[in-house]
Amino acid sequence: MDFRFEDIGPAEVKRRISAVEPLTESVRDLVDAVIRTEVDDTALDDARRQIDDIVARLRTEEKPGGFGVPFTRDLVGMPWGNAATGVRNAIAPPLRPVTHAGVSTAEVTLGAAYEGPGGHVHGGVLALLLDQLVGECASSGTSMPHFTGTLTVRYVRPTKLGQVSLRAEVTGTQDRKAFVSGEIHDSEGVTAEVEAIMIRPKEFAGRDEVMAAIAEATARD
Ligand SMILES: CCCCCCCCCCCCCC(=O)SCCNC(=O)CCNC(=O)[C@H](O)C(C)(C)COP(=O)(O)OP(=O)(O)OC[C@H]1O[C@@H](n2cnc3c(N)ncnc32)[C@H](O)[C@@H]1OP(=O)(O)O
Repeated sequence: MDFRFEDIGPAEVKRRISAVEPLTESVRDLVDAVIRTEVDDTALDDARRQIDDIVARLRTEEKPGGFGVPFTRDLVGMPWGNAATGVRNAIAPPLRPVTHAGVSTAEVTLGAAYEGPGGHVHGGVLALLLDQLVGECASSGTSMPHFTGTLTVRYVRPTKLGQVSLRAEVTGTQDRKAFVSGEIHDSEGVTAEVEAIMIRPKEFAGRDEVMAAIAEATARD
């Protein structure tokens, strides 16, 4: 697992997010524009050349592999490459879950980049978002990371592209397992339901063990 510590405080976390997030948002807009544009072939080729120049500039300094999940010493995670939530990831819609009293919720707009059946959201995208939300719900409730053991999605009816709401709730726990139920709504009601078994890995017995596992991974880097 690519965990590590970074010795930074909340102000530096905020500065780094505000430096990169506008770029991520522009790239997300670019993805949408490439899908929907009707400009001619010359304009497409010109756009490609300009984008290739920007990519080459960004790659002059880059990390190997993925972004990983750095943690501050206060155990604030920075999963900025995450496929559902990452502030550096233009593929992420992005989902911004909020957890309160054991219930996680999120509102997100799914545009042209998330299409499966015409005009509707891809089922894999819905599963991705539900997976993230049930993970956050199980992990935030216990302040311990939980991984997905089993995720069962029932697609009730097609989900229209546009704004959707998600909700998840822990319905029970047993040793290292948390059972989580959730759903997605579009403007006309529930479109998908999820049942998940989330599991706290055995090496994470408590906060001290999480700190020790991250410290060990940091030392290995
Ligand atoms: C720092 C705090 C905040 C952090 C916030 C972070 C937010 C994170 C948000 C992330 C969101 C993104 C989320 C993601 O994308 S998570 C990424 C997708 N998931 C994975 O990659 C998980 C891969 N699998 C594993 O790592 C292991 O198999 C796990 C850890 C799951 C279990 O391996 P472990 O060695 O621990 O298991 P055990 O053999 O001791 O069994 C223990 C119990 O569990 C039961 N069982 C076992 N497997 C399954 C299964 N597949 N379904 C149902 N039940 C299962 C088993 O019967 C037993 O029950 P019982 O017999 O005792 O009753």
